[in-house]
Amino acid sequence: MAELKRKQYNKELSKNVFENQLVTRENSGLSYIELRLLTIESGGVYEESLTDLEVCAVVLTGKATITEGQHCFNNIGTRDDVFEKIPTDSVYVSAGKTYQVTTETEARILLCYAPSTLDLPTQLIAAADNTVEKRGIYQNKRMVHNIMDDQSTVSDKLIVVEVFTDSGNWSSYPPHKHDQDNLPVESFLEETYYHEMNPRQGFVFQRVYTDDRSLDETMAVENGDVVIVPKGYHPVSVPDGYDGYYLNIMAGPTKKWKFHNDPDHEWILSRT
Ligand SMILES: O=C(O)C[C@@H](O)[C@H](O)C(=O)CO
Repeated sequence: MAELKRKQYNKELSKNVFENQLVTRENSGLSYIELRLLTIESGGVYEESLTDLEVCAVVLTGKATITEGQHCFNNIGTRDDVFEKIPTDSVYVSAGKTYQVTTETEARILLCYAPSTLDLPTQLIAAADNTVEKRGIYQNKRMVHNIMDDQSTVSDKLIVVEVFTDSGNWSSYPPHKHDQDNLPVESFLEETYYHEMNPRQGFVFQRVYTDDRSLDETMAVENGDVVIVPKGYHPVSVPDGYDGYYLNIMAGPTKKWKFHNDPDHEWILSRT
């Protein structure tokens, strides 16, 4: 199995356009998800012709202009740091189209991809369209920004959410999985985590494991790391003194998030 944890790097793709992460079907063994993290400095232009992938371009920080055909979303993006904990703007472009991203100041863009054959409208997913959820009690509290949840009609296969986990809390917890294509009981969705920490030097732990423990990896995850979850349970714990952020991409044969909690730990949910 390919390495589940990926460190960020800085590779210049073209003038003022830098790639910091790249997960492809070829380099990950995944079938339904790809991602690319870009830092685009002032004046940089990133252009991509999509073949069999749909994309959701999330303006993580800074401001960017995203253009596809007649559509131009000018100077979008809402925050200088993800830890401002406010939703941001994103743009959806379906497979087969060509789009450009340009910036006037530095911006970081996470490109979230899934294979698709549908021709769907290019759309802005404005920050104000994100639904914000507070989940959990005790040390299991987290806040979720749904950019595109499984009810979204914008995408074909893509689900994209941001999760903020405050210092000393756990998220994606109690551990759950979604690796069986067996609806309505459970859905099969691959998942990726793009992580950041505040302050930057922090780390969180993420475990990815299956019932039979044929997969059981516990990773110390640092700022900018990506964790790939091809299957299994995937809880995250955030140490005291640091806040955690991650962006999840999920995709599979059916756009439905129907998860199954680890029965050993499900009791966590019945506390009052
Ligand atoms: O802790 C949460 O509620 C977020 C997770 O559910 C995360 O989005 C995930 O693991 C999805 O499968």
